[in-house]
Amino acid sequence: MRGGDDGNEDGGGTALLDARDVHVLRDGRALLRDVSLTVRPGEHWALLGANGAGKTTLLSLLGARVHPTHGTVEVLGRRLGTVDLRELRSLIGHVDPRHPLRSALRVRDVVLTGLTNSVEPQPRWAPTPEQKERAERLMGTLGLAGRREARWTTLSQGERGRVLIARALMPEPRLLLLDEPATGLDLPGREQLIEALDALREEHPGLATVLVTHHLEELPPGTTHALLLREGCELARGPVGAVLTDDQVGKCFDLPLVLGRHGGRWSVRVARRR
Ligand SMILES: Nc1ncnc2c1ncn2[C@@H]1O[C@H](COP(=O)(O)OP(=O)(O)OP(=O)(O)O)[C@@H](O)[C@H]1O
Repeated sequence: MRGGDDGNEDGGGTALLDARDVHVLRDGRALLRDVSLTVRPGEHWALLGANGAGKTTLLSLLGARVHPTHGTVEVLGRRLGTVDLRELRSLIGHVDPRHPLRSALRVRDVVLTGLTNSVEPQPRWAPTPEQKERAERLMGTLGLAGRREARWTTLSQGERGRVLIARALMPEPRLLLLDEPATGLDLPGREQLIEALDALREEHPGLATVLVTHHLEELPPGTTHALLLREGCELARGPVGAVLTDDQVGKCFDLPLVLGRHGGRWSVRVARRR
């Protein structure tokens, strides 16, 4: 599916992200080929594909971490290659599960480092009362109110993930990128994360998100659009109802699949061979 034919490109609202005909080549190999994606305020995209399909590579482009080899990427109206990537990055919430914090900071202080865009608190920097209040609100939305004084080193993986989402949201980004946020979570951890993401979407209706995952079960009910990647190419892109079909998701993972949807959540199983 190409730009303009998915019912998304000409919709209302200014695009927060606009990637067109993007290719990424590394060591002579195409990691992405001819991929396009437009994300508007209030849209919540799922980026799905098997291991090695190119999901993280695409998220790195959208997060202004790398340049495309061919094609164009506009983030918040600014084209990669013509502006300082660091400045652009500060406008995007990028939740990286490999956050390199090693010290025993308290949850509330980790959340506040989102404002200085640093791993550790900056010396001589102090938050304003409004910033502290925002941190409290976000911790509440993400189910961390009771853990605000807990130390980073003692947190469960699920708690860490939710702290990093609150941290990424501190500078009030219009765009939040999430790379496999449910990886390694147990069932309660995954469900808390999904609930928190949906609460976030309701509280911030203008926020757009792009979430990378292998698993349809991890998609929050508020997911509006999906892009399926296979071997660096896009298989389908558009509203979830049109994209998440047995046939298309089956091609994406190279398996005969049967999808289900209950209470807004997706399930998937391999179709029985006759
Ligand atoms: N810097 C690089 N140089 C060469 N190849 C790379 C580089 N980064 C990633 N790759 C390769 O590009 C392909 C796509 O990688 P990417 O991490 O984007 O996939 P993915 O869909 O996120 O995979 P996974 O689900 O396993 O995380 C993989 O085959 C990977 O080995």
